[in-house]
Formats: sequence, C-alpha cells, structure tokens
Amino acid sequence: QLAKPSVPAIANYFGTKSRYEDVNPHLLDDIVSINKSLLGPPSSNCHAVHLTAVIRHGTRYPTTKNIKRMIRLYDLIASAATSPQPWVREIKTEWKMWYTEDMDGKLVERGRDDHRHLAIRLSKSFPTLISKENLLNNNLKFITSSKHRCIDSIQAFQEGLFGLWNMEDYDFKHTVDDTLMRFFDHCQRFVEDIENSKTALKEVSLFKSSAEMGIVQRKIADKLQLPHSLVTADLVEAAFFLCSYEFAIKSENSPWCNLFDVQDAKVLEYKNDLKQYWKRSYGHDINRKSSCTLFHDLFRRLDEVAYDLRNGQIKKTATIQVGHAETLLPLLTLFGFFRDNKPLTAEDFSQQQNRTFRTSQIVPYAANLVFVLYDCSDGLRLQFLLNEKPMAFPDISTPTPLYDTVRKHYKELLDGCNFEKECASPKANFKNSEL
Ligand SMILES: O=P(O)(O)O[C@H]1[C@H](OP(=O)(O)O)[C@@H](OP(=O)(O)O)[C@H](O)[C@@H](O)[C@H]1OP(=O)(O)O
Repeated sequence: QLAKPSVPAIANYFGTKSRYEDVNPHLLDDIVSINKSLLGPPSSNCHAVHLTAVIRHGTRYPTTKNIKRMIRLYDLIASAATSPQPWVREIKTEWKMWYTEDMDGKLVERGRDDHRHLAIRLSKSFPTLISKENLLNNNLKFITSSKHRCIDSIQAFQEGLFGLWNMEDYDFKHTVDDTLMRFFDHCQRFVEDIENSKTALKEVSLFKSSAEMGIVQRKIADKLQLPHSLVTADLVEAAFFLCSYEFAIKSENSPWCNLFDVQDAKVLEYKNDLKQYWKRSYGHDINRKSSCTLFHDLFRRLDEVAYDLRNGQIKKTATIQVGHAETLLPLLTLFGFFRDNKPLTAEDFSQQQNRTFRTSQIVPYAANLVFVLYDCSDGLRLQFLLNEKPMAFPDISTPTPLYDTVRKHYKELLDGCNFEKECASPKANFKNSEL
C-alpha cells in the first residue's frame, strides 16, 4: 500500500515523467488491485493462450543533462532570488540539492516497486498465462534493453512474481536484446535524420521561444524576483522536472511545484509532447518505421502460438519485454494509435488542447502495451491493452477482433516494413552509387 502524498495540482501534465498511478488512480487505494470489469476474455467461449507485454522501465532518476540544468537553476535561485515567499525561502534554505550527475537515468527504488507491482497485477489478470507452473516449464520469456534501468526493472518484475509464488533463491533469467528493445540506435536513417539532425526537432526549438513559453518564463522570474533575462526556457523546464521528480521519486509535493499553475503546466506538457511527437512518433515517418523489427517480432510470436495451438501444445504463454518510452511510442505509432487530425506544431498550442497525443496518459513510468491472444469458438482473437486498459485497434470497430482481421488490417506493414530497407542511410546509398 502506497502512502497517499499530497498531489501537486499539475501532476497530470508531467508527460513522460508521470507516475503510473496518475494514469490508473484506483492503484492509489490498492497498488496490486486489478479492474476485473475491464479485463477478461471477450466472451465466455474464449480463453487466453498467450500475451506479449512491451513495458517501459519504472521510475528513474533524471538524466545527467537534466541534472546539470537543475543544479544551475538551484544555484541561481540560492544566489539571486529575492522573493520573500515562504516556499522560495524553503527552496533556498531547507531543500537540499541531492541529485548528482552519476545518477544518470538509473532506476530508483520506486521504479523497482512499479515493476514488482505490475508483475503481480498482470499475473492476477492472466493467471493461466503468467503462472508459477509456466515459469517452471520455461514458458515465460523475459527480454530487455541493455540499459541499467531496464535490466533492474525486469529483475524487479521477476522479484514480484517470485514473491507472489513464494519462490526463494530462484535464478533471474533474461535476454538482453537491443536490436529489439533499442531498435532506434540501430536504425541508421533515424540516427542521421532525427537523432543527429539540427532541424528534425525544430518545432520544439520554435516552441521554446514562443509567446506561451515567454509568459511562463516571465511569471516564474516574477515569482522568484529574478531578472527576466536569467530565467531561460531550459531553466523553466528544469524547475518543472524538479517538481515532477520529487513527486515521482519521493512522493513529495515539493516547493518547486509552487512555481507553476495549471496553465503553465499545460505549456510545459505541450513542449514535452512536441519532443515525443517529432522524435518518436508521427512527426517523421522513420520514427515509426524504425520499430518494424519489434512489430514483426510480435506477430511472429503470435503466429507461432497459432501454429502451436493447431499442433498440440503452446510453448510460450507470455513474453515480457522491457524498454523505453522511445521503444513504446514508435510501435504505438506504427499501429496508428493516438493520431490527431493535425500535426503538433509550435504554433498550435491553443488549437491542440483536445489532442489525443498526450504522453502524460500514454507513456508514464512502467507504461505497458499488452497484446493478449484468445482461443475462441469462432477462432483466435487479439486484445490490446494500454496501461492495463483495453483499447480498440485504430479503424477496427470490434474491441477484440479476430486475429485474422488484425493481420489483414496491417497486411501492408506485415508484408513490407523492412527494417534494413527503411533504416538504410540515404547517405550510404549515395556514396555507394558514387563508387
Ligand atoms: O529529457 P530526458 O533527458 O529525460 O530524455 C531521456 C528520455 O526520457 P523521456 O524523453 O522519454 O522522458 C529517455 O527515455 P526513457 O524512456 O528511457 O526514460 C531516453 O532513453 C534518454 O536518451 C533521454 O533522451 P534525450 O532527449 O536523448 O536526452
């Protein structure tokens, strides 16, 4: 049971730095409870035969880049802010800068709990798939990205299961597979055109110097009584991160949160959504295409289960895969989820208030995509759950469609979406043709 902290009024706008419980608030009452009315087979003539879960690591420390900014902001306030407000005094005298650069995105204890608890809930939701018997029979497969925070998360997931099944001294086994879980690093076109490009995220840069961001900067400078020129967009974001990290890691509604009202938080949420949109989602076609390998791997697993089912016994009842927000978002995009009519741009903040692309809701820490295959009297059916809630596949009206229907719907991607081809560097092609 989690202690119920006082929740910052802006907690629903933390984007990829959101707590999982703020997307599923019933967990605040009981962290291992499951919503039975939402889960379960599509009809009594169906039973679950397999699930594949793609999960983001749990709550983590900030990255070094952001810790540096936080330290700069803290030093600036400590040395120059003259506001007599009690919460500014609190930042200057009582609150201590405890983030150090070496923390660099590592998993925190809360993040281990995120995965321990998720494991328990998934096992309770799908007891015939994630069971002790299946673990002992080697029917569960664990795959992770090589990053520290992901390896620690998958171990915590296993710890959650071992604890649930009273298994002591059991060996942790997992496979590290970056081609699958960090496909973006291996996609040359993505690295060149997006990651290393100066213009791919221009909407983010433009928004940083927008009128909306300028208003937030000035409001914060006034609240702290600092010269406007010293409060840059990067420092404003550092303050927002401080509020979100203190809440996610320590369950504290810290004095940093006093710097923002809901309108400011919406502006900063939009800034983060712009980054995710242009770096990992619909902004550039290569973002989604870079996940082709993971997409094919998923369908290969499901096809294998269909084959095994026809020929006797299913070999794998569940696959648990742990990666990053940048693993989940491209895959969700490839499936066509959360596509808004208009692209997200720096100019469109006020027109995009009702957008579906809101990362606070989609990819909090421990966000998860779960694909469940059911054997039904009328054939195999596929259910999709985002953060443990069923969601219809885009443009397929049945909530748990026949697996064949899903395969037909994504036929073009299943027949194509060739990682080698999509990710080949245009520069390399140019060089080759020159030879
Ligand atoms: O803004 P930061 O430095 O936290 O960005 C992180 C990514 O975090 P996110 O943008 O998703 O909040 C991190 O993704 P995660 O799912 O592993 O938390 C990503 O792996 C890391 O490379 C950072 O990205 P950057 O923008 O390249 O610094």
